[in-house]
Amino acid sequence: MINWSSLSAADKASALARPAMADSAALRTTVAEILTAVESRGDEAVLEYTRRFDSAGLNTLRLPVAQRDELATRVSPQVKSAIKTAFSNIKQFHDAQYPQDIRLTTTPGVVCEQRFTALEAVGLYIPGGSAPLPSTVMMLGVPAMVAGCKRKVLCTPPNQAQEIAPEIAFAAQCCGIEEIYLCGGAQAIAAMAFGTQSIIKVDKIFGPGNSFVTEAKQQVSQRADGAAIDMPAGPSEVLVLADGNADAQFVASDLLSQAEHGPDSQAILVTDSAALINAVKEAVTEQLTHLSRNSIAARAMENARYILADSLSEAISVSNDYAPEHLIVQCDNARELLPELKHAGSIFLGPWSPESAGDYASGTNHVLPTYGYARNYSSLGLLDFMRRYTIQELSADGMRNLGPAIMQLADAEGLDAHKNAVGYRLNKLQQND
Ligand SMILES: NC(=O)c1ccc[n+]([C@@H]2O[C@H](COP(=O)([O-])OP(=O)(O)OC[C@H]3O[C@@H](n4cnc5c(N)ncnc54)[C@H](O)[C@@H]3O)[C@@H](O)[C@H]2O)c1
Ligand SMILES: N[C@H](CO)Cc1c[nH]c[nH+]1
Ligand SMILES: [Zn+2]
Repeated sequence: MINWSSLSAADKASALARPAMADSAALRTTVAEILTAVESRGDEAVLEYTRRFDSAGLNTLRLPVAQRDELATRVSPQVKSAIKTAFSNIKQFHDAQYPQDIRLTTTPGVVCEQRFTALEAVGLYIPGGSAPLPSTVMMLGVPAMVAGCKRKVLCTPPNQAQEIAPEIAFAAQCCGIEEIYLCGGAQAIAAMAFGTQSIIKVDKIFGPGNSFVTEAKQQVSQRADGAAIDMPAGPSEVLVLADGNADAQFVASDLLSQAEHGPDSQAILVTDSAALINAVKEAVTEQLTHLSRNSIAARAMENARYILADSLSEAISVSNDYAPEHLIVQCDNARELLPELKHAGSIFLGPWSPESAGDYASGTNHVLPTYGYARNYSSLGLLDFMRRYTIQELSADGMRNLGPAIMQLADAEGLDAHKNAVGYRLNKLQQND
């Protein structure tokens, strides 16, 4: 248990530090080598890396639509029904985000417009190393579908049978994703960013992944001939903000549900109740024994923090400093605290809102900024799959009304050609008047 008010500023910073990233210099080099290989040798390099890391016997990258559909038939009716429930909620929430165009007359005769258009080709990365994630297919596929993106390219690592999980195939079918490639890691990101013989380059790449995927996304986004990316994201994290009335079993299960993602996941409890911390620790120990991925979760819980604050407002400021990907608020008056909760990717209010709800089926998107980026990045939404652009149209009256101000400004900046572009028009209007 960490007694927050007794810590120095330096100790507070180290208590909230994220788990160390993999050796970043080595990681950068490994990923750069993979990107270069894919750029120069295309499919051949993608296949080579995929055979090495994921599926030894693979000899073709494309998963035909007929095979997607055959795999989808293997999903049980119960799981299909759950995927459909989640799909419907995620679609409703993203449909509601559809933006309104704007058309405004700023000065008589001067019309300004803002319009939205779907990105044409999007790359959807679905992690597959440690667990196949059909939920992530929906979190990326549904907004791409609602936005109206023409090409939806899905890349995911194949298993040893040179296939993907049937649940991923079914979720892809629900989202109308027909271009599926059997590759993962940095090689899949490179293929989508630069293009290969069989994978045509995309405009923007979305999705979570391990450190190789994340580093590859960063590198391709920094190149003019690469692709845009959704957001920088790292290992998953959760912070539970609780008061003394929180249910210790609920809190423990929320911490563990994030911990089971990977040994580098981070789980933090901040509360003003020492009794709750003790009860949660006991519940974590007990619940861990029943988890199928208990060794992964146990390793992540070695980095867990149990922070005791002097008051709820101190607890809130700890959460704001940390800027968690997920913030679960298990306090009596959870909703009333909202105005004070400044930085979080997604907020879960009250005892009946576990992170699992947002991870799978409530409708919100589970692709969220980690590593403190919740301070300056948003959770994934429909607008990330669109581009906004503006239009303007001046009538002759608009030119008469606004022209003199434009000429003054061009004069002030010493840009004669700009001034002339207005001056010639005003002269012509004067001749015609
Ligand atoms: N932030 C979010 O929204 C969110 C959502 C879901 C999952 N996640 C995270 O995504 C991650 C998924 O990771 P994963 O590993 O299970 O799957 P993954 O698909 O991201 O990575 C698997 C790939 O890693 C590559 N790889 C493995 N070892 C390598 C090596 N030594 N050198 C080069 N490449 C190598 C391989 O190409 C393999 O295909 C987890 O950390 C999870 O927490 C985050
Ligand atoms: N918690 C993950 C995002 O950090 C999303 C996820 C997928 N499946 C289960 N959970
Ligand atoms: Zn999760």
